[in-house]
Amino acid sequence: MSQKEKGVNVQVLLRCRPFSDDELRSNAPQVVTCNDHMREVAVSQNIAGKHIDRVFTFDKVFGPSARQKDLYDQAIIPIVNEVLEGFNCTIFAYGQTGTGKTYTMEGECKRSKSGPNGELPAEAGVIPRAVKQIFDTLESQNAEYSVKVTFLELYNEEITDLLAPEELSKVSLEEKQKKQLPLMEDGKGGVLVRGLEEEIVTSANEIFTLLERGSAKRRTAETLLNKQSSRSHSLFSITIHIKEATPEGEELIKCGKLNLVDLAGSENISRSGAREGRAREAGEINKSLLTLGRVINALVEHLGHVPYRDSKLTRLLRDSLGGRTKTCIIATVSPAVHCLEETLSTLDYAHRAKHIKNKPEVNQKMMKSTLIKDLYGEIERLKAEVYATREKNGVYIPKDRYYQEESEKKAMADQIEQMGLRIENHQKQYDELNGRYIEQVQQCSDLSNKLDTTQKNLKKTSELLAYTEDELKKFQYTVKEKDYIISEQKKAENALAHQACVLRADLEKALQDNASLFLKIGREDKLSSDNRAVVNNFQAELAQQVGYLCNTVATSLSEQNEHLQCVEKLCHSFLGVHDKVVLDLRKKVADLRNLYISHIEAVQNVVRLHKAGSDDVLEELASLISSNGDSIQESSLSTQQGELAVFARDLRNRFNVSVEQIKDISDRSQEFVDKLFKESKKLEDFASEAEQMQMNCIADFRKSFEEQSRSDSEKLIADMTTLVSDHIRRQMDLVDEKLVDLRQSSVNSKTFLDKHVSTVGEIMSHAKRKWESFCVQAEKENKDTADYSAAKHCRMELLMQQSVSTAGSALEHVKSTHKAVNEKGSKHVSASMSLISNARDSNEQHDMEINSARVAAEEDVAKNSEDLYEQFDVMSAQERESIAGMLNVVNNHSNTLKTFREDHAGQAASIEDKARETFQQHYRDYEPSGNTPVRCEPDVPSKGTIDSLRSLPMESLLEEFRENNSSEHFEAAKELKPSLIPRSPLSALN
Ligand SMILES: Nc1ncnc2c1ncn2[C@@H]1O[C@H](COP(=O)(O)OP(=O)(O)OP(=O)(O)O)[C@@H](O)[C@H]1O
Repeated sequence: MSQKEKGVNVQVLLRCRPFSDDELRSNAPQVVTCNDHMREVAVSQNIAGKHIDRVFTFDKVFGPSARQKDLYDQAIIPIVNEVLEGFNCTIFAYGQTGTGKTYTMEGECKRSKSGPNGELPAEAGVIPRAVKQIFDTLESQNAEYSVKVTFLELYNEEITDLLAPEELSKVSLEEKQKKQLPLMEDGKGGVLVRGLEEEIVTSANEIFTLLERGSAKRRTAETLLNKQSSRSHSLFSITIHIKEATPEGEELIKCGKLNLVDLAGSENISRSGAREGRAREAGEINKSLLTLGRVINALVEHLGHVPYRDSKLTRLLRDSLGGRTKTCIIATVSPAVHCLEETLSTLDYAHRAKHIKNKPEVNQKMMKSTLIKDLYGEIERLKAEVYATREKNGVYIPKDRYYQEESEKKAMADQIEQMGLRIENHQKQYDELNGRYIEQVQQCSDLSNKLDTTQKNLKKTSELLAYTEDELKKFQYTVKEKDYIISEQKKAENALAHQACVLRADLEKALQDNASLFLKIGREDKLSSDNRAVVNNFQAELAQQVGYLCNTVATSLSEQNEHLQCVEKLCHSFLGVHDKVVLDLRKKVADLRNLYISHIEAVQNVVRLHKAGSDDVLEELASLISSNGDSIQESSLSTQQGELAVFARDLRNRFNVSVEQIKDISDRSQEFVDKLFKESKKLEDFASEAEQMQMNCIADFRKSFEEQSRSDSEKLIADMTTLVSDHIRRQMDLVDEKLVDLRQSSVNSKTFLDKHVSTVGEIMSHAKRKWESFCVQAEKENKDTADYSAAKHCRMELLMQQSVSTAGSALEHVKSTHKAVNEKGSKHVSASMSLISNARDSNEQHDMEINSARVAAEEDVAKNSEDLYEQFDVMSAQERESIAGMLNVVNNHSNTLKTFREDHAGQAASIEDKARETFQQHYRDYEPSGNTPVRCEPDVPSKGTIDSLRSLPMESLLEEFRENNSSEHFEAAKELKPSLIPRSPLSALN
C-alpha cells in the first residue's frame, strides 16, 4: 500500500509559553521542560508524595524561548507552500486559556501591519506571517490570482460572521452580534456557512485590517485566569485561486485553502471560574471541544462511527480530521505548576491526536471556463434569491419554525447517518451469519452422509448380531435340552459373547475407519479442488498460449507479406535488368544496321567510282581510237574497232553484272538486317510477354497465397492442431507448385531465348555463308574479268604489234591504256578484297558482339533466376521455421496437456487405490480372524482358553461332535474356529 493510501499523520507541535509576570511574581515552580532538539516535553512534579514524571514526544517542540519567527519558519512555511500548491491545510491552536493560542495564531495583531520595508513586527503570529508569505510568493511568481478571506466565530454552537459589515439599523448591538449563520451541507460532502461574507483582498495590508476588525468583534469574557481570554472558537480562512496556463495554452485555475483555527480554552469550567450564565457557555464550549475529543478518539481507535455531526466545530472541520486536508495542531501549555493538571490533559490530548491519519489530496485544477460557468450559476442563484426577497414571492416561514425545522432536519440527518451505520452493521452481521449458515449446512450434509454410512454399518452389524443372537438362542435351547454338554455350552456361550465382543470392537473400529474415511474424502475433495484450480490455471495458460499462437500466426502472415513484397521487388529488379539487356541488344542491332548501311554505301560508292573510272577509260580509249583512226588501215581498224566495241560491250556487261550482284548482296544484307530486326522485335515482344506473364503469375500467386493464408489462419485459430498440419502441407504444396511453375516458366523462357539465339546464330551463319559465297563468286568473277582483260590485252598487244608500224604513237597510247586498265583492274580487285575483308571483319565483330550480348543476357537471366530461387528458398525456409515454431508451441501444449492428464490420472489412481484399500481394510476388519484384537468383558473366557480352544484340531472336534450326534455342538465348535470359516460361516455350515 502506498503512503498516500495509508494516509498521513496529523502533525502535532507543542509550544510552551514563558512565565507570565504574575507567575514570576508568585515565584511559581516550573514543571514543564522542553527539549526542542529531541522534540520531547518532560513533565515532573511531586504532588502529595506522588511523583509525576512523564515524557511526551511530538513532531516539533518549541520551548519558552522560541520566537514567533522560529515557530513560523520551522513549522508553518512548508504548510503555506502546500496551500500554494493547491492543497487544503488547517492549523489548530489547542490549549488551556492563557497558554498563548491567540498569541501564536494572531500575535500582536494591531501592530502587525507591515512597516515601510514590508517587515512584520517580531510579535506577529501565524496568520499575518502566512498572509505575508502568500502575497509575497504570488507577487514574486507574477501570477494572476485572487485571494478571498472569511472570518467566523463559533460561540455556544452559534456561528457569527466577524467580517459582516456593521448594519446601521435599529437593532441593538447584542442582537447584531447574535445574528447567526446557518450551517448547511453543500451537496458535495462538505458544509458551508450560508451568508458568510467572503472578502476579496488584493494585498496583505487589507487582510490585516480585516483581521483587526474581526478580532475586535470577537466575544470575550473575563475569567479568573485570563482577563482577555477568548471563550469562543474562531476560524480564519484564506482561499487562493491561481491562474495557470497549460503547455496547450489552456487556462486552469489552481485552488488552495488555509484554515487557521483558534480554539477556545480547554480548561475545566470550575477552574476557569465560570458561573451561572457562563455555565451554559462553558458547557457549549465544552460540547464542541468534547465532540472534538470524541472525534479524535474515534479516528485514532478506527471506530465505525465518527461523531462529526455532534457539534458545529467538528462539522466545520470534518475534512481536516481524517479527511483530505493536511492538518497541523499547535498545542500550547504553560510551564507553571498551577496549570499542571491541564498541561497533562493537553499533552495527552495532543499526543492522541498524533495518531489521526488524513489522506491529503491536491484540489483538482479547474478549467477557467468551468469556474466562470459555476460563478455564473452562483450569480443566477443569488439573483433569484434577491429577486425573491425583493418581490417577496419566495417561501417565508417564521424564524422559530425555521430553526425548529433546521434542528429537525439535523436530527433527521443524524438519524439517517446512524441508520446507515446500523444497516452497514446489519449487513456485516447478515454476511457473517450467512457464512456460518452455509458452513452449518455443509457440516449437516457431511454429518447426514456420515449418519447414513453409520446406519448402514449399524444395520449390517445388527443383522449380524440378530443372527448371532438367534444362534445363541438355538445354542441355549440346545444347552437346556442337553445337560451333558453344559460345560461345552458355557464355553460356546463365552465364545459367542467373545464373538459379540469382537464384533463390537470391530464396529467401533469400523466407526473409526469411517471417520478416517471421511477425513480422506475431505482430503480427496481438497485435492479435487486443487486439481480444479490446476485445470483452471492450465486453461488460463492455454488461453494465453492460444493468444500467443494467434500473435505468431499474425506475425507469420505479416512476414509472408513482407516476403511476397521482397519477391515482387526482386521480380521488378529482374525485369529492369531484362529491359536493360533488351535495350542494349536493340541498340547494338541498330548500330550493326547502321554499320551495314554504311558498308553498303561504301560498296556502292566504290562501284560508282569504279564505273566512273571505267567510263573515263573507255572514253579515253574511244578518243584514242578516233584520234588514231586516220593512221590505222581501214580494214584492221574497223576490225579492231569491232573487237574493241565487243570488248567494251563485254566489259560493260560484266560491270553491269557485277553491279547487279553487288545490288543483290546489298538487298540480301538489307533483308538480313530486316530479319534481324524482326527477330529482335520478336525477342522484345517475348520478353515483355514473359514479363507480363511473370507479373500476372506473381500477382495471382500472391493473391491466392494471401487468401489461402488468411483462410488458413482463421481455420487455424478454430482448430489448431489439425489445421496447422493441413496449412503447412497446403502452403508447402502451393509454394512447391508455384516454384515449379516459376521454374518451368523460367526454363521455357530460357529455352525460348536459347532457341531464338540459336535462330539468330543460324541466320547469322547463313548470312555469313552467303556472304562468303558471294565474296568467293565476286572474287572469281573479278578474277575472270581480270583473266578476260589479260587475254584481251594480249590480243590487243598482238593487234598493236601488227599495227606498230603504222601506229607507233597509238601503241604508246594503247600501252598506257593497258597499263591504266591494269591499274584500275588491280585497284578494283584490291578494293573488292578490302571490301570483302571489311565485311568479313565487321561480320565477325557483329557475331562476337551478338554472342557477347547473348552470353550477358543469358548470364543475367541465369543470375536473376538464381537470385529468385535463392529468395524463394530463404522464404520457404523462414516459412518452414515459423511453421515449425508454431508446431513447437502446439507440441508444447499437447505435451503439457498430456503431462497434466498423466499427473491427474496418476493422482486419481492413487486416490482411488487409497480409497479402495481403505474400504477393503474396513471390510476385512469385519471378517473375524485370529489376529483381530480382542477386548474381553469380565465374564468372557480368557485369551488363553480361547487360544487353547482355537488350537484344537478341527478334525478331532468334528469327530467328537459326530460321535455325540450333536449338530449344535458341531456348530459351536465351528464357531470356535473362526479363522477357518468363510465370510458367512454359519450359513456355510448349514
Ligand atoms: N510564547 C509566548 N511568549 C510571550 N508571551 C506569550 C507567549 N504565549 C502567550 N503569551 C502571553 O500570554 C498571554 C495570554 O496569551 P493568549 O491570550 O494568547 O492566550 P490564549 O490561550 O489565547 O487564551 P484564551 O484561550 O483565553 O484565548 C498574552 O498576554 C500573551 O502575550
